[in-house]
Amino acid sequence: MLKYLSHKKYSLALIFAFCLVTTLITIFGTKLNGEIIDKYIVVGNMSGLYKICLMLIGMYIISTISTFVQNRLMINIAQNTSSEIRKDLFKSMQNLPLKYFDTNSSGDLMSRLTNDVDNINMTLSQSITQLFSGVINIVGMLIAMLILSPTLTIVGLVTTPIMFLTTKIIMKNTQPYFIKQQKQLGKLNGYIEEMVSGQKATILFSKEEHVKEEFQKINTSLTKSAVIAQGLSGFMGPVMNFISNLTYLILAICGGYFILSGMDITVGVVFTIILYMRNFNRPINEILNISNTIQSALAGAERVFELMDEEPEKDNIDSVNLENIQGNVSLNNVEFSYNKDKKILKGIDLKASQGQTIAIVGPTGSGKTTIINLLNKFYNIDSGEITIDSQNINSIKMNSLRKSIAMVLQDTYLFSVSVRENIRYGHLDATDEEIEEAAKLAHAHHFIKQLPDGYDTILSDNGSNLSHGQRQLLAISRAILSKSSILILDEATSSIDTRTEVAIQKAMTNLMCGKTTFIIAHRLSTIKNADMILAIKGGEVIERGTHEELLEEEGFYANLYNSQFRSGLSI
Ligand SMILES: Nc1ncnc2c1ncn2[C@@H]1O[C@H](COP(=O)(O)OP(=O)(O)OP(=O)(O)O)[C@@H](O)[C@H]1O
Repeated sequence: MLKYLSHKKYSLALIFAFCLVTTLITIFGTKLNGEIIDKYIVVGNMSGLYKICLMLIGMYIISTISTFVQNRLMINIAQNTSSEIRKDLFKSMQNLPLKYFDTNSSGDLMSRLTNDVDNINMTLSQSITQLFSGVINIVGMLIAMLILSPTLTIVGLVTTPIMFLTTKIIMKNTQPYFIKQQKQLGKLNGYIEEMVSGQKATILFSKEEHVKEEFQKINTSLTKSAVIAQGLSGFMGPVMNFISNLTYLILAICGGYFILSGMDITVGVVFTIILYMRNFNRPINEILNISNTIQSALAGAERVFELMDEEPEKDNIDSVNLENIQGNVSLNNVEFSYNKDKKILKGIDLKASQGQTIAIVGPTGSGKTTIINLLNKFYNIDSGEITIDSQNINSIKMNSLRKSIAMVLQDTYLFSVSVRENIRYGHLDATDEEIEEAAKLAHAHHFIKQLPDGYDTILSDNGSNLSHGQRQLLAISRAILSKSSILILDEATSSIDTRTEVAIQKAMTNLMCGKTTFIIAHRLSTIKNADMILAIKGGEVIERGTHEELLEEEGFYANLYNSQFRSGLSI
């Protein structure tokens, strides 16, 4: 936080200077208030009284302007700082390895970016000026009181340690609840995010009541910790007020006693000391009060910086950019596990030469998608080696590696921008002509033209205003545009009507032309022509060969093929 604030050191110095002006005016103004009694009201000097009142009005106007400027500067600092934190946080999020998203809910991440940063912002804008002016006021008032009457000052300070002690006790008890409150808020956001994206499933399985109950559980838990945290901290204000009022009473009683017992103290001095004491206690109360806000912000800041400190996905120092990739891919004895306790891939060997088509088949959960994830270096392998054009992928820059691989997944992600911009995701520098050319090759041009605004039609969230097949054709257009030399097709032709499937098949043929292609398909008809088929089971290659070779083997693949043939599935 200090690093962020250090960028604003000149503005902070200016705020400090304005705080000083306001405080000096308060000290001097308070002194004048006391003098009004002793030198003007008691003596009956009315013309002097008018003059001094005018002077006070002038001072109060300057003080108001100075406070306004302080606040204005502080708002700028707070807004800019939180904007910088948001920027850095978003940047860190973009560089996080995929593994992080596997284990953290997206709602919680969003909560860190919004609620937690907002909390920091609010605290900065409210607390820093208060802290500055508070400290200056406390020191200033103390000096002014000591000069005016050391005896009364000591009397007034008797209650100060009680204030600190009470605050310490309250703070110690509230802090855990503030941390819990921020955590629960993140959890609630995570749940909302998950339920909004899974709304269809909720309705389909009539789980609305269950979802409401679950939500209410987290909501109640959040409310509980918030009520305790804020309830305890709300206790602080009245307690502090009580102690302050007690102080004024003690001062009035002792002051009166000192005057009556003939000490060199006037009514004006007692009055001024009480005013000074108010201005001394007020900032102490404020600082102690904002310590709650600061606590809540610190709890948020901890979550923000925890995310920022996450190890980003980094290129190795010696990694290079791959130019003109041919697309020769090989996996040598690759072992991999997502979690240490469960090996997912066991000694996978695979060789794909430029332009070849490799099909991967296997039962669900056998590790097909995992192999694809490793080619993209979404995860690091435990042992073995993956090479592209004989270069270990660990020594290829991530950007360069991923640019050379295009993917058409069953679940295509589309952004809520125009169709054109969605296709452009494949190659950001592509011209409009190149985009249309790619869409034509992908057999998507025809349906795009029929959309209300053609290529400029804005898609709703994740392309929900398009059919599944249309979304896939857009994904193929993207992949064609990317001009990558390696292609990954993940079950790309399932759950689509026959006409769309024919269009998609044609688009795929165009897409695959000259590229090294990896296909994961459950429908074996799509891979009959593959140069090599790998059958995977339990993370191991159990069979490999062409369609004909594997049928002859009469093993796992032949069984799978024949069972699909018998059930009439897409053969
Ligand atoms: N992010 C992850 N974290 C931990 N385990 C995972 C993760 N992704 C997949 N797994 C596990 O790895 C194994 C292989 O999963 P994978 O997705 O590669 O299977 P698949 O062969 O592609 O299955 P399907 O045909 O159903 O898509 C499964 O047991 C799965 O539970």
